[in-house]
Amino acid sequence: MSDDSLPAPAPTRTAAVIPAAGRGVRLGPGAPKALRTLGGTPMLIHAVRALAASRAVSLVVVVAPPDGTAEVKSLLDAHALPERTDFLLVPGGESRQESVRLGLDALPPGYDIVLVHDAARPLVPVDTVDAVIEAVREGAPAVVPALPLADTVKEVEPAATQGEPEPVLATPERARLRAVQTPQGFDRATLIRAHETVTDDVTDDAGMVEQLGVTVVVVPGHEEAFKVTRPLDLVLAEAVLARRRLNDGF
Ligand SMILES: Nc1ccn([C@@H]2O[C@H](COP(=O)(O)OP(=O)(O)OP(=O)(O)O)[C@@H](O)[C@H]2O)c(=O)n1
Ligand SMILES: C[C@](O)(CO)[C@H](O)COP(=O)(O)O
Repeated sequence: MSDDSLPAPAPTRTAAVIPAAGRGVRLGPGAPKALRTLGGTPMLIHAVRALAASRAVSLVVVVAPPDGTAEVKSLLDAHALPERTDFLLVPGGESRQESVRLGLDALPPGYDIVLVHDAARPLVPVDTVDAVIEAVREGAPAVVPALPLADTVKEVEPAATQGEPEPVLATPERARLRAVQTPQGFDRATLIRAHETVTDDVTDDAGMVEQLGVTVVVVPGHEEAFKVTRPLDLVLAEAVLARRRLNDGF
């Protein structure tokens, strides 16, 4: 039988799960972090637009704060989003890991590649999203975008009381360290197996896949894919957004 007579392989379809159900304790009091605004628009909407900007992403599953699903639905309805992308909304859980699992449970069949992206990384460029998808398409079961570290890192013996001096145990070789970002990309079956297998609470999906003994690979991340975690991150995010708007002329 010639190759021409074989049925064409089914096209790979990519879905993105966006966990957005965290409170944002480190950011300080206020609305759930994903609903706080950046340049007047909720962080979650920025994150959804960033993922949907990839032409490869055909479904976005938003995992909302359990007491905020109605509000998130109104936000998704009220903001312009690409028409070629489908959206699903599910209530989240107590931990990031549980929220991701609830998002995975809602995934319909037919999506072989799954991205997991923090709503708290609203400014990730589409090129980073596409680079992660491309690496999974090329055969890596788990892909993380990451950056080299700017600072020297020390391993310490954590102090029993906050503020006490901490003895340094080691100085890891910085050239071998990377700071991990999202979206992380997975072969769907591998990610589901990780969530079914790993029982300890891990905030990093790639770390769960590592526990299966599956190789995770790193592709270059982007400085603007940083996570809004503490108040200063919000100041930086506003500045990055303002610069983008200036460059785009609106
Ligand atoms: N129960 C949870 C906890 C976190 N997340 C999501 O996981 C992402 C990364 O988490 P992080 O930045 O640590 O957010 P929070 O847990 O909200 O932050 P904090 O630890 O400061 O409360 C965020 O988009 C957050 O909304 C989630 O969906 N469900
Ligand atoms: C998944 C993650 O964004 C990778 O950097 C991170 O692990 C999220 O949670 P954390 O609580 O800030 O570690």
